[in-house]
Amino acid sequence: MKISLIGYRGTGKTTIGAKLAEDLHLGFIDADQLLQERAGRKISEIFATDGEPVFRQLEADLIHELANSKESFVLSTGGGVILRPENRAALQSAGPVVWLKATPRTICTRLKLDSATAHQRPALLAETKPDHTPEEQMLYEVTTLLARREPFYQETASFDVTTDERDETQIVREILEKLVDLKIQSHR
Ligand SMILES: Nc1ncnc2c1ncn2[C@@H]1O[C@H](COP(=O)(O)OP(=O)(O)O)[C@@H](O)[C@H]1O
Ligand SMILES: O=C(O)C1=C[C@@H](OP(=O)(O)O)[C@@H](O)[C@H](O)C1
Ligand SMILES: [Mg+2]
Repeated sequence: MKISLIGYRGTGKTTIGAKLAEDLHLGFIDADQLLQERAGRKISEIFATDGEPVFRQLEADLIHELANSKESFVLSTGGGVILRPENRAALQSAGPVVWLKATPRTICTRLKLDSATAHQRPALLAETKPDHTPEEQMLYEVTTLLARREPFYQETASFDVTTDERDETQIVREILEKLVDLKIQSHR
């Protein structure tokens, strides 16, 4: 069984996944980190050199492999994993799927503070607004993509957890409570 974390960039999938795994005494895999290790390149380099479709194929192959492995672990995914129907199905078949939510403002604040952002996280929208400041452009990208992706997160998730103005401990506690509820419901 895998417990997968999905959600937009900066909602805390990598951070919360590691803590959740620790609390549950389970292994932890961050799909993006494993993909980068195997490729020997940062995701931003893969995007820049080969383009997004090549990254999405590497991502889909890895999700397929991980979802079908026999091990139990917590799996943090990349924000765009829900774009492909085969990824959504693979994650659902592997176990509970937790959707971490945050508002566009929270996401932008976190990404601005995150040192990994500049090196690792490629810009995802080709469309740029010439009259926008970098901050406005980022908020525009996050708001636009979040609206587009929300139905897919919703469709894939077993439940969601809001992360705005909450620390790791509170978020992990709510995930654990909801996992228990899910188990109780499945036994009814
Ligand atoms: N609940 C939280 N409150 C404040 N900052 C957070 C929280 N969760 C994550 N962060 C910070 O936000 C940034 C992005 O987190 P990360 O776990 O990499 O998100 P994701 O994997 O979803 O992109 C990191 O700098 C992280 O420390
Ligand atoms: O939202 C996306 O499409 C992406 C999110 C990133 O992962 P995080 O959500 O961990 O930042 C990473 O997979 C890649 O840059 C694409
Ligand atoms: Mg991550």
